[in-house]
Amino acid sequence: MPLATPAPHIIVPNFLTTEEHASLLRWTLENQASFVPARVFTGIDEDRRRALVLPDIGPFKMPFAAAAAKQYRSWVAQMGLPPFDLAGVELELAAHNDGAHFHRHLDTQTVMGGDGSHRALSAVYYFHREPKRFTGGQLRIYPQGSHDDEVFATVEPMQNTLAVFPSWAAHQVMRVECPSQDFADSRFAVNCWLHVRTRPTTESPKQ
Ligand SMILES: O=C(O)CCC(=O)C(=O)O
Ligand SMILES: [Fe+2]
Repeated sequence: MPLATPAPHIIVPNFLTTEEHASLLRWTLENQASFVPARVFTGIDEDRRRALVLPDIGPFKMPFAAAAAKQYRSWVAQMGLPPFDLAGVELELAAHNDGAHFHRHLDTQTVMGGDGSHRALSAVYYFHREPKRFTGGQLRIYPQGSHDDEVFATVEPMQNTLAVFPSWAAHQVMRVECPSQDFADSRFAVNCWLHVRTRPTTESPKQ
């Protein structure tokens, strides 16, 4: 039997301009007080996921949603995945500080849209303050349908890069070490989930 290979994924370097990146970092640090503990489908469970999140990314919503809408067809093609029509973009800002991690999961499992759409692509934008004061926090992407932990691709959370993969791919965030425990030294990420429509937007006329 051929060895399983990790699910398709791509890395987009220099995703934001220097100015956009700097203003996102500044805005993130100014909004520290609004971050809340991350939840999984069962609620807060630090064995599965430990991170702080900010569900409303304020002034950055539009730039991220617009860039994703503009570029996603090319990402899909590069990964060799079937094309789809974008129904919307879900966004979240996450901060991983000392001890933070996210257990192996699928993004389709975490939330199914109640609006007739569901997550098709996951795109994670990494950023942090310089000098970098955390280690770890790699993203591991596993092969489709595999349950072992032996075969995976490793994505380093590199400054100003975007990692893109299908939301059905099993993945995991390795534990972060951040000795200062200072929020500003966290591994920051904007999670973008691109939704595909699963039912028509208009209801069929009632009989
Ligand atoms: O931060 C990452 O690398 C991935 C985060 C993730 O998997 C998620 O929030 O669903
Ligand atoms: Fe995820």
